[in-house]
Amino acid sequence: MGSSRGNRNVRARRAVKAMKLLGISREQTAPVLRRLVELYDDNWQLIEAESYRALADAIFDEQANGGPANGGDQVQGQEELDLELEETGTMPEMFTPEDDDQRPSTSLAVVRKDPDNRITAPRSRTGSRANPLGPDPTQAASPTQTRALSKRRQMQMQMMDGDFQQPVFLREPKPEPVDMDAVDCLNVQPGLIHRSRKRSAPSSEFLALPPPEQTPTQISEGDKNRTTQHCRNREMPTLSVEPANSTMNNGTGSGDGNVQEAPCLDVDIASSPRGDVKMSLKFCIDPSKFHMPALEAVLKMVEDKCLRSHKVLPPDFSIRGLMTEMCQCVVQLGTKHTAEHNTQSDTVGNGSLSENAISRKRKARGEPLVSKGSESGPANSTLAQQHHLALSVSKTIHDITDISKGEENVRISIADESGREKCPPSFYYMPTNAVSQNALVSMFLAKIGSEDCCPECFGNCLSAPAPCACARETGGEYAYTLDGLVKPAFIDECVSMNRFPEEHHRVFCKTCPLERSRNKASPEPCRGHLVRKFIKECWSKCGCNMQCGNRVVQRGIRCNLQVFFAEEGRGWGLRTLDDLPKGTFVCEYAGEILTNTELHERAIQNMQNARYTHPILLDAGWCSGGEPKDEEALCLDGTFYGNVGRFINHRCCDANLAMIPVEVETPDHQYYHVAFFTSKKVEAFEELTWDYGIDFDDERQPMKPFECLCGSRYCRGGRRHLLRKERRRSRVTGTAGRAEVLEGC
Ligand SMILES: C[S@@+](CC[C@H](N)C(=O)[O-])C[C@H]1O[C@@H](n2cnc3c(N)ncnc32)[C@H](O)[C@@H]1O
Repeated sequence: MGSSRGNRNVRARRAVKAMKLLGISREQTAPVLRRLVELYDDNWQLIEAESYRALADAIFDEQANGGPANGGDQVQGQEELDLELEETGTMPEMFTPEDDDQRPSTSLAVVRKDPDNRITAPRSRTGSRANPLGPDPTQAASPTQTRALSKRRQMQMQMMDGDFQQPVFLREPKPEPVDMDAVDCLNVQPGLIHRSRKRSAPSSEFLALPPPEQTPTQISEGDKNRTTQHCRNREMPTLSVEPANSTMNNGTGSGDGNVQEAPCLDVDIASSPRGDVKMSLKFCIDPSKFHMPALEAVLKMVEDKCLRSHKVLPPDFSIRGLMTEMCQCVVQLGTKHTAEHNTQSDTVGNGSLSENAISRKRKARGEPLVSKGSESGPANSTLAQQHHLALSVSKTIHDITDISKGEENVRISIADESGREKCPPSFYYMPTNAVSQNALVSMFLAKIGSEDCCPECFGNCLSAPAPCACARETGGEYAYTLDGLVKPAFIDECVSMNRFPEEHHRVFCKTCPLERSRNKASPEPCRGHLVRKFIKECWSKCGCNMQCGNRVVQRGIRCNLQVFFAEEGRGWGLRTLDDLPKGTFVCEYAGEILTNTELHERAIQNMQNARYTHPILLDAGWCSGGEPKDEEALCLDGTFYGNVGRFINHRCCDANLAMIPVEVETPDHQYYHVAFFTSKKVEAFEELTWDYGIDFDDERQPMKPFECLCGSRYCRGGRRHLLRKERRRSRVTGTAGRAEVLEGC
C-alpha cells in the first residue's frame, strides 16, 4: 500500500515518537525505519501494527546484533528513503478521529506464543516475519546484546500486558470488557449505575469485579505470572479480599482465616472521545471462595483500615471522597491545570467535598458560612470554574438504593417503572446549602441578638409555659405543633400567598438585583417581591436541645421519599412512600448559594450547554432592609450540587407542598432555608408537587421554559394556555400562527 510523501512523513514522525516513548532515540529509529519502509514496500500498516512492534523488534534485534542487520545503514542496493524525521515538537499523543485511517492497526500482525508462553515475532497476514531485519535468534548474545534483549523483553512484556491494560505508548483507550448494565448506563445516561431487577445476569456495581466467567483465572498460568510480575514491577501492593460471608472486620484486625491473597493489582485509566473517563482496579481471586461484597461495605472497611493505620483521620475522611479527589486530579492534570492544582489541592482540596467540608468546619467554628470571593482569593475562583467541569467529566454516579449516598437520615431510592432503566442526570448530592463563590452569607454568632435566640430555655421550647424569643418572628406563637407539624392556618396562608400574590403584600426595589443582573446599565423596574411569612427555628445560641419542637428543618428529612420517573413528560419527580398529614416537613431545596449575577451568567452558559438551572430566588427579604448589594441578593441553584428538592415538579395552584422560608443560622432575611411542607394530607406513593409560582408569560425567567403538564384543572402553563397566548399575540400582530410549544423536560 503506497503512501503519499506528506502522509509518509507524518507516519514516520509518529513512529519516531512512539519509539521515543520506549526510550529509543531518533537516531536509532531512523535508519531502521527507512529499511523497514523499503522492505515492506511502503506498507505502513505492517510497521504500525501492534503499536510499531515490527519496528521496535527490528531496532532491538539490530542492537543485539551489534549493528544493522545487513551491515550498513541502508538496505543493500537501495537508495536512502526520503523520510523527513525532523523534530516538530507537536506530535499528537492521542489520535483524533480524522486519523482513523492512519491509526496504527492492531489487527494485521498476530502475536505468537511458543509452548513456554514466550512471545515470538509477530507475523503479518501475508505470513512474513514482522522483524525481517533481525538477527538469527540462535546466535549467542554479547553483554550489549543482552542489554538490548532485556530491553526488548521489557517491551514485549508491556505489549503482552496490552491484553489487560490500555496501550502503553498511545493514549487511545481500548474497548474494555465491562459489565453490560454499566455500559447501558454509561451510554444512555452518563454517570449512572442502574442495576436492573429484571435482568437475571449477576448485577454489578461500577468498579465491581468481572463475573466469574470473565475473571483472569481463565487466563493461562503463564499469563497469571506475567500479570503478577507486571504489578510487582510497578511496586503496586497486593490486596487482601475477605469473602463476604466472613465476619466484617470493623477495625479490630484483618480477620484472616478466610482471606485469600489477591495475586495482583492492576490500575488502569482510560478516556473516551465522548469525555468519559474510567479508572479501574483489577485483581485476580479464586472465584470459588468469593462472593461480591456491597460497595458500601468495602468502602467502610477500607476507611476502618485507614483509621487503624493512620490513627487520626480528618472527620470528613471517606474513601469515596478520596476517589472523588482522584477524579478531580485526573481532570486537572488532563486539562493541563497542573500548576494551579498543585497549589490548590493542598489548600482547598477538590471542588465539592472539600468546599462543603470547609463550610461545615466554618459553621462549627461559628465563622461566616462562606467567604467572599475577594477573601477566598484566586484558589476559590478557579475551583468554581473547575467543579462543574469535574462534574461533566467525572459524571457522578447515582446509587439507586439511596440517591443521597448516606447524607440524609433516610435512604432515598430511585425508581423507574417506565422500563427505560435510566437514572436522573448526574449531580453532587448535598443535603444542605453551600456557597458557590461570591455570595455573602454572614453567619456570626455575635450578630444573633437576645431577641433572636433563647439562651434561657431548656429542653423543648414548645413545652415551656410561654413562647420564647424565637417565636417572635411568627407573632409570638410557634409555627409548629407539638407533633412537629406546621399549623394549618400558617400553611394555608403560605399557599394563598403563592396562589394569589397580587392580594398579598409585595415590595418593590428601587433598583431590583434581578433586573440589575440582567442589565446593569439600565435595569428595568422591579416587578415586586412577596413579603413572605418566615419561621424562625431555635439554634446554637439557644438553651434548648436538638429535640426541641422548634427545630424541625435543621433535623433534616424524616419521611420516606423516592425519586421516580413521572411518565407524563415531566421527567423525574419526588414522591412519598408514607401517608403524610398536612403540615409535615418533607425536605428543603438545597443547592449552591449564588448571587443573582452568578445565576444570570450561569443561566446563559447553561443555555449554551443545553444544561438548565433550577434556581429559587431568596428574595423574601430583598427590599425590607434597603437595597441589597449584589453579593447579598441570593438564590439557590440545585443543578450541579443539590438534594432531592431538585426533583420536585411544578403543579399549578393545587400542589400538595407549600414552600416556607425558614431561618436557622441567620436572623436576617437575606439568607434562609427554602423548606417544603405538605399543604394537605398526602397519601403514600402520591407525587409531591409545588407551585413554582412561575409566570408562564414571563419569558425572562432564569428557568428553562416548559409547557406545563401538571394536569391540574387550574393549569396556567399548559398547551391550552400557550394556544390562548398565541391567539392573543396574533390578534395584536395580525398574524395567524401556530402555538409555540416550549420544550418540555
Ligand atoms: C426542578 S426540576 C424538577 C425535576 C425534573 N423533572 C427532573 O427530571 O430533573 C424542573 C424541571 O422539571 C420539569 N417540570 C417540572 N414540572 C413540570 C410540569 N408541571 N410540566 C412539565 N415539566 C415540568 C421542567 O423541565 C422543569 O424545568
